[in-house]
Amino acid sequence: MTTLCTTTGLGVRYRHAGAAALSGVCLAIDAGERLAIIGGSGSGKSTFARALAGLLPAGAAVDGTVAWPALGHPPRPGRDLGFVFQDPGASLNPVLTVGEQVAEGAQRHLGLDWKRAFERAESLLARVRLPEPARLLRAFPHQLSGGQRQRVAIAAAIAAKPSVLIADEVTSALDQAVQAEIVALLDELVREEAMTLIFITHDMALASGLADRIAVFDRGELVELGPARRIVTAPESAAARLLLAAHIDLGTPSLVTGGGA
Ligand SMILES: Nc1ncnc2c1ncn2[C@@H]1O[C@H](COP(=O)(O)OP(=O)(O)OP(=O)(O)O)[C@@H](O)[C@H]1O
Repeated sequence: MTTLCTTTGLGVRYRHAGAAALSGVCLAIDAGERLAIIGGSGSGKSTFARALAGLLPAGAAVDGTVAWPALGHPPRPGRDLGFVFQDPGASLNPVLTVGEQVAEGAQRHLGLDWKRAFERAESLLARVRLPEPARLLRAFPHQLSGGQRQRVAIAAAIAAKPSVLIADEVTSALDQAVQAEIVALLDELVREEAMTLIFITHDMALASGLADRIAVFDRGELVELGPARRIVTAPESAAARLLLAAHIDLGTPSLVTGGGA
């Protein structure tokens, strides 16, 4: 198994913040794996993802190291690494058409001319299972539902064929049926495009259905790491037990359905 990314003693402190948002995180991510980053609100999940991607805000102080041995250089956002956020309304530009936003990554990073980039955008919209992709190229984000906008954001994130996809709470703003569709889409895309998936969530059910391994964060620290099935059936940390109990309280369906482990 090739190591894609390694963090050693990774810590982050935001400017003007009291406590560190992240401290001492040592984690190796394998190329091609699906890793869920799970934890309660404020546990440092997004900070970890942003630190991996080199997308921390200016003024954040970083300790430790992030290395990408398989790439040999820091990942170029949009090219080596695609990022999808919780709120597609925020990640999509309201005044650009869907086609322009999806084509942009292909044009910029793959060196396609605009005609070819739009052809690629159309095929990507079909790829993320949006109906009538040719018509959709000319639509604006506000003309789409939340689930459709998230599909567009995923298409834009993978437009330049990145080898890593970071999905940060991508289903949190969607209702449960749409959540399941988006998870199924990510599952299919990472399998077929052989991408590494880093899936951030506070939902143990979503994590266990999709991931090979789960990393549990609590108050800025990595408190547990292991195969998804083991974490769900025999959690060792109090944080994992709490997240599991939250799931059981909600009475939602079976936790271990997919995942590789
Ligand atoms: N730009 C920022 N400036 C200052 N503090 C921040 C900033 N972003 C995050 N924090 C703080 O860092 C800590 C970790 O936040 P982070 O967003 O990484 O957690 P999270 O686990 O992703 O939470 P959530 O699930 O609520 O999104 C929190 O205490 C948060 O308030």
